[in-house]
Amino acid sequence: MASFREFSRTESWGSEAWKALCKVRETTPLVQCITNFVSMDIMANSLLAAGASPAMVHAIEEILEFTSLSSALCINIGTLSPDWIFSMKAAAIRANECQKPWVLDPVGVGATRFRTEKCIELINLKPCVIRGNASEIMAVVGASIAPTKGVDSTRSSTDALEAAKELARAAQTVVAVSGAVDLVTDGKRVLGVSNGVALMQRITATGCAVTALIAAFVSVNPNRVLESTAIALALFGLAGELGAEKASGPASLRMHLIDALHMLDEASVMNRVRIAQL
Ligand SMILES: Nc1ncnc2c1ncn2[C@@H]1O[C@H](COP(=O)(O)OP(=O)(O)OP(=O)(O)O)[C@@H](O)[C@H]1O
Ligand SMILES: Cc1ncsc1CCO
Ligand SMILES: [Mg+2]
Repeated sequence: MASFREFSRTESWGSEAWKALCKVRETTPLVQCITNFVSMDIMANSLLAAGASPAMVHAIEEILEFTSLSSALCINIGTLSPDWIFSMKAAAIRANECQKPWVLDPVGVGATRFRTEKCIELINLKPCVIRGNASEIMAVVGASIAPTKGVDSTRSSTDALEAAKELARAAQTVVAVSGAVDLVTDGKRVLGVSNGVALMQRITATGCAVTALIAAFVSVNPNRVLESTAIALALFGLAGELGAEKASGPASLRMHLIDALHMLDEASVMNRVRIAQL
């Protein structure tokens, strides 16, 4: 893998990230989330803290109207059940018809046949971004030699880079693998994001929350899907770093991370966003 030489040259990424955050704050994109029961609270609060507007809407009767109104859609299969699949697919199709970006979080894919099958069916509906942990991304492409045990990763993001590229090319989408260094690829280019703290893995659904932020950031810059995905990961990671300065464990980190996301200012974004083209 290429070196992380550009991590020190943060200026242009910092300024693009700050502009993107200002755009989210100014335009408050409405992000429809069809997500798991565990993540609903942290996802909605993370979207609000970043300046977006969350709505957890999943009844099939509401999809046609609501997805048309939304700026972006986030679909997460964490607590999958057969009746929700209809809503997920209908919303994905509606988002495509309305040219709204939709992103997929393949939580726990590979753990059971049902989950894997439904996840592949959703990928066939063309999400513009798929964000998962390393085990999940490897399971999607069937490349896993250490199958997904549950919702947490057993692999590092760098283990999953080749799988991520393969998936990005096959599904013609952007794939993000979260981890110590988040990797974002469209199958050709690879961006690395080195913001974040390891303790974020000890708070449930931080990955789910950042996937929803990706939806918000892509919606305000739809022609820069790869870059917007990296920026959302960097800002969430930076909020984790700032929050960790005040936290004493996972529960207080959750609170301080959300506060830090709300308080992000130009100086910290300009100086501390760490994105590099690898
Ligand atoms: N070792 C690490 N160091 C720094 N940041 C990390 C590390 N591991 C994960 N993160 C960050 O934590 C967040 C969640 O990533 P993670 O890979 O844990 O997602 P996930 O497994 O899908 O989580 P969940 O399913 O609980 O939502 C991301 O913003 C990621 O960048
Ligand atoms: C713990 C858990 N179980 C299903 S979804 C979820 C949230 C983290 O992915
Ligand atoms: Mg996850």
